[in-house]
Amino acid sequence: MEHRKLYSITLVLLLVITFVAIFLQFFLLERTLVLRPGDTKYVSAISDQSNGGSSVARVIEKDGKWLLACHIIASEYSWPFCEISIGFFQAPGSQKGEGIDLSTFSSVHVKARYLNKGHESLRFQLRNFNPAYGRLDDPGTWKYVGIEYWPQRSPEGNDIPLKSLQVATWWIVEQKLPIKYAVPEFDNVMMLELATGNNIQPGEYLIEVEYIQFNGKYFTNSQILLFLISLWVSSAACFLFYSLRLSYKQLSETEKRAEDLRQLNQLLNVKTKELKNQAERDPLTGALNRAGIEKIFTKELEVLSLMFIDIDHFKSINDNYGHAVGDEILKEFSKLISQNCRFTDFLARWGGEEFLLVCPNTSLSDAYELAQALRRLIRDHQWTNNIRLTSSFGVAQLGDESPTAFIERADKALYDAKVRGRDQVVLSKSQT
Ligand SMILES: Nc1nc2c(ncn2[C@@H]2O[C@H](COP(=O)(O)OP(=O)(O)OP(=O)(O)O)[C@@H](O)[C@H]2O)c(=O)[nH]1
Repeated sequence: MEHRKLYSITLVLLLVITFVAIFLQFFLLERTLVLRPGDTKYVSAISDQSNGGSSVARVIEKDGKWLLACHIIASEYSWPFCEISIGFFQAPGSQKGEGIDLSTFSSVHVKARYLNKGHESLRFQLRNFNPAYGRLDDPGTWKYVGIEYWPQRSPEGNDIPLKSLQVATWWIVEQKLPIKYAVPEFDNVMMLELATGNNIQPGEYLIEVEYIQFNGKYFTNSQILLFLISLWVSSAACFLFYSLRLSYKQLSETEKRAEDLRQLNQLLNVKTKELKNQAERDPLTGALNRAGIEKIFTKELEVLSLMFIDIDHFKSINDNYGHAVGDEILKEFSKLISQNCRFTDFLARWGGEEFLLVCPNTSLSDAYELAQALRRLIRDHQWTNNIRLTSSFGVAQLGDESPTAFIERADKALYDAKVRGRDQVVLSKSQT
């Protein structure tokens, strides 16, 4: 898929997920936990007798409500109380110190009241167990997180925000806990307690509890935020990684294409050279052709000699041995001369069995010596089919003349060599 398209789709998807998550969190993912007679087990009545007091508490279910009958009796224990307790840790599967997680709830609605009194307070408290400082077998070490309130003021029940609950100071003092543990915790609530208030006076009390309802979300706002941040960050990381990989791939492809072009260019250069070479060379012998040799004369050379070389009676070789043998002789002839002159000399096939050897920086006498040497070499060479071969030379040195006139002069000398009986070197009179 195209990079930009993928980017756009990912962005749209992320935005959709973000909006959906926020919408669900604030409008739909509501969660409640209702504790009421009939549905809720492990309900019991507790009094200060467990702490050495004398008060008596008893709980019964009546008309779909809990009724806590409480007789507060003054005793040596300074803080007499009765309470209705709902245990979460007794539930099947919760035997290992596991209570319930109420941390995603934001408030609790408590519908409870005194039936026979009008001005007494109630204490709502949650008991959270944390193995970092508490002991499972000692409920006294389970954190007291609660609030005291006056139920009569709201006949329809009281909404208590969980953030208004506080850890009991006396409990922190008793446990001698580090400050970091002095904050409310609701992630492992072992018990819920609804108890008489701190200043309860001796007497008979009847407390009615209709229901206790926790309200909240399936997820906390922080969890949703963390989820969304993780989603965006991981998507950005994936996209970055993908982009880098793509760039690397494109770079490799570009480099490969550049390398291909370089090689193609090299090949073209070679081919161009080959073609240029072919244009300036005779295909049979490999010697320069006329176009190739003409370039030599464009260079500024002070001393330049040349010799016209012509195989004697070449026609008879063709006639006697055939054209193919004639070709072989021409190739061999060209090779023999090339191998026995200087590498700075230029050999050209002027036409037919006629060759031109251009010798830069060579005096007429040196050119003459060379011509004689080549003539003898040709005469003494072992040619194919034991053919006897001789050649004639016309040698000239460049004077104050045009290249055409210079070549014509050498040609004339060659003509003279032929006329004089062949197999010889004739010098052209110098042109000054
Ligand atoms: N095999 C072959 N023969 C060629 C080629 N080019 C020219 N010839 C032949 O070379 C011969 C040249 O003959 P002439 O010009 O009469 O000269 P010649 O026989 O060498 O006699 P002189 O030069 O007077 O000694 C002709 O028969 C051409 O056909 C070639 O490329 N291959």
